[in-house]
Amino acid sequence: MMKIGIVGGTGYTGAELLRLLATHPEADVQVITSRSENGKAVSELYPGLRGKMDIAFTEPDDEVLSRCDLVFFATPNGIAMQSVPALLDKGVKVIDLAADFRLSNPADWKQWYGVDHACPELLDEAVYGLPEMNREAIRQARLVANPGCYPTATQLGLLPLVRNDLVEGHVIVDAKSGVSGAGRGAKVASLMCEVSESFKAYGVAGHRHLPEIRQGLSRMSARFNGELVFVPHLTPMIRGIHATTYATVKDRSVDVQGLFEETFANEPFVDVMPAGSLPETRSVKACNQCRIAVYRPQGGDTVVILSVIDNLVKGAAGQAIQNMNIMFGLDEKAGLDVSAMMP
Ligand SMILES: NC(=O)C1=CN([C@@H]2O[C@H](COP(=O)(O)OP(=O)(O)OC[C@H]3O[C@@H](n4cnc5c(N)ncnc54)[C@H](OP(=O)(O)O)[C@@H]3O)[C@@H](O)[C@H]2O)C=CC1
Ligand SMILES: CC(=O)N[C@@H](CCC(=O)OP(=O)(O)O)C(=O)O
Repeated sequence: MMKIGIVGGTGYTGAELLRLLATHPEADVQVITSRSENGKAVSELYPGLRGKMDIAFTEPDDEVLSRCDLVFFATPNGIAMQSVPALLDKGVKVIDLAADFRLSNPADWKQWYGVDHACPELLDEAVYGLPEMNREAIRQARLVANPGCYPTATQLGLLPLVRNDLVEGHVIVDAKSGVSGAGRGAKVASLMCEVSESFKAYGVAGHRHLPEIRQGLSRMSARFNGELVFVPHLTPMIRGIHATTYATVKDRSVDVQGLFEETFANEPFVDVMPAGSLPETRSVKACNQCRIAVYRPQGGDTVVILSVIDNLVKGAAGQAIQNMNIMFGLDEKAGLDVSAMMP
């Protein structure tokens, strides 16, 4: 069994890691940290895990964490980078669910996250944890930067077109997220009275996922140089992301449905739906799937891609476990072979 540590066990992504790891055949969660719930049994905070997770929250302590094989950071941005160099030195592998190691240019990190990076020397080594793009590098990695939720849905939707240099001009991403995307620590802005029966855009002038998506697209193809417009929206639902992406194709004769099906044919967690489908966020609720439908309305040169994920699963904890499985040579689906909840 692998010894697992989780820093940040009281947030939504930490809770989701616990839920999924509780039934993972190879993972033994030995350390779970929380400063606010230090000493409390996990099963007391999460009765759903009674009988399945028999440990208590402890204060974060790098010395204790260094006895693990793998540590997940499910903490706010800027926390993991304080501990990662010491953990790597002790031979511990790390998956960071936050953004600390996602952008390879430290100047981009400073611009979008507002502080200097604590260990810029590790940015080149960190592997961006989108398995559909980087599976072989993840296999060799000791440090994986788990992608953001919007970037996961967006990049998977664009991968077949960008990798094949089929996109011309700018790309528009119109994305909507459930409220859990803001984390459990979010205050007034995510209260039911503030979000229910309402719908709004945010981050229109520039959201921190913009440079992450742009970096990902340029890695799919060095020739991609189109302008990227990314507008996130907050929707009154708990989980889920729905990204609607518009791109212009250079060649109208391309069979986009066939191209998407072929690209993801062997991917366990990407489902290209039959032509004419309308993927719903509830079709991925609590599971690690990304479901995609692709259209070329009226046979024109605009391709419309609809991609849905659960922000807490394929957008965070599920993808992190998928990366863990790859890093440790396990069955990629271990602990993740669950279907969506209905309704
Ligand atoms: N929510 C989502 O859909 C997604 C989130 N992410 C990223 O995952 C990370 C976690 O998100 P989420 O679970 O929503 O966040 P939450 O705000 O819900 O939880 C944060 C967790 O981190 C702990 N924490 C906070 N500050 C520190 C600190 N200084 N040292 C150690 N632990 C700390 C908190 O516990 P305590 O204060 O008790 O120690 C808590 O358990 C974030 O970086 C987020 O951006 C990524 C993709 C999607
Ligand atoms: C609805 C909502 O607020 N979503 C979050 C993004 C989710 C997330 O946590 O992404 P990172 O891991 O990159 O921080 C936001 O827009 O800030």
